[in-house]
Amino acid sequence: MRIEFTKMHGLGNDFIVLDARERALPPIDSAAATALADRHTGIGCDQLILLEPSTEGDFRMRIFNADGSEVEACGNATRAVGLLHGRPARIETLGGLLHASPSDNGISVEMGKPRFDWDRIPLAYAMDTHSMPVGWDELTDPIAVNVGNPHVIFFVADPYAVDMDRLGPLIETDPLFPERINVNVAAVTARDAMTLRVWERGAGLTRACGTGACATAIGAMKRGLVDRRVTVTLPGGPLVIEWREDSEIVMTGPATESFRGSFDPADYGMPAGGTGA
Ligand SMILES: N[C@H](CCC[C@H](N)C(=O)O)C(=O)O
Repeated sequence: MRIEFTKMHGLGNDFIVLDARERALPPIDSAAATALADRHTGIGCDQLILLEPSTEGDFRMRIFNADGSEVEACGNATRAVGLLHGRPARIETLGGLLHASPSDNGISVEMGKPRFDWDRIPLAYAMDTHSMPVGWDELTDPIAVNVGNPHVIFFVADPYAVDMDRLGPLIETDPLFPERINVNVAAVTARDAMTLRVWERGAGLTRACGTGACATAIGAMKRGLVDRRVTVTLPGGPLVIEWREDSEIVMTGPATESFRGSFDPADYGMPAGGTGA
């Protein structure tokens, strides 16, 4: 039995979407996710997205990073599955129930409310997450925000001058972050504009990170650097982030279906039959 997939991306953050809402799939585990994500042997993606039936919402979205880790949130993928659904959707995730809906500028997603307490990021010990007394070389004085998944944000003059290939993994795996961390380096260019690069937990440097854009925008708003609606421009393009008065984060941006295909699960170490994991 071959398994069908849809290749999608959000500003170049690319995904393989497997749809088990109507028909069970063989168990998807971290090994299968890693094999499918491998750009050398597989179809290649940053995250594997698995859609399943849900009792809480219209469907459940599970997110596996390229290293196989299953995580709580993925902003770009949430817009992608919102596009696939074609109408407003209530999406159950490990990070909470999200609402995605088509809008004039792509797909808008209510990403939930940010969390700032050290044990909600989480950090390994108590610390002021608003201005953290820690640093890695030129990256100092970060702010930490959880938007369903954990992010640390550094404000710098030029994000493209930062050696993310060296500092990204160093910070991602620092013992200060017991669940690891997504690493954001951003520059504020106006009261309503920022540029951002993200080293993603479990995926590395990506062309865009929706939750990174949300966390970075909120961090800048908390520090009074930008207004409550800001355009965050990543290497793959812009996202508009608004922090509503009710504390809900709203992210709006494009989502794209690239192509559809199928693969033989045996090629990826997956059993042929069985039900979803
Ligand atoms: N690497 C992230 C998950 C994917 C986030 C990113 N692709 C997005 O669009 O939000 C994590 O481990 O929390």
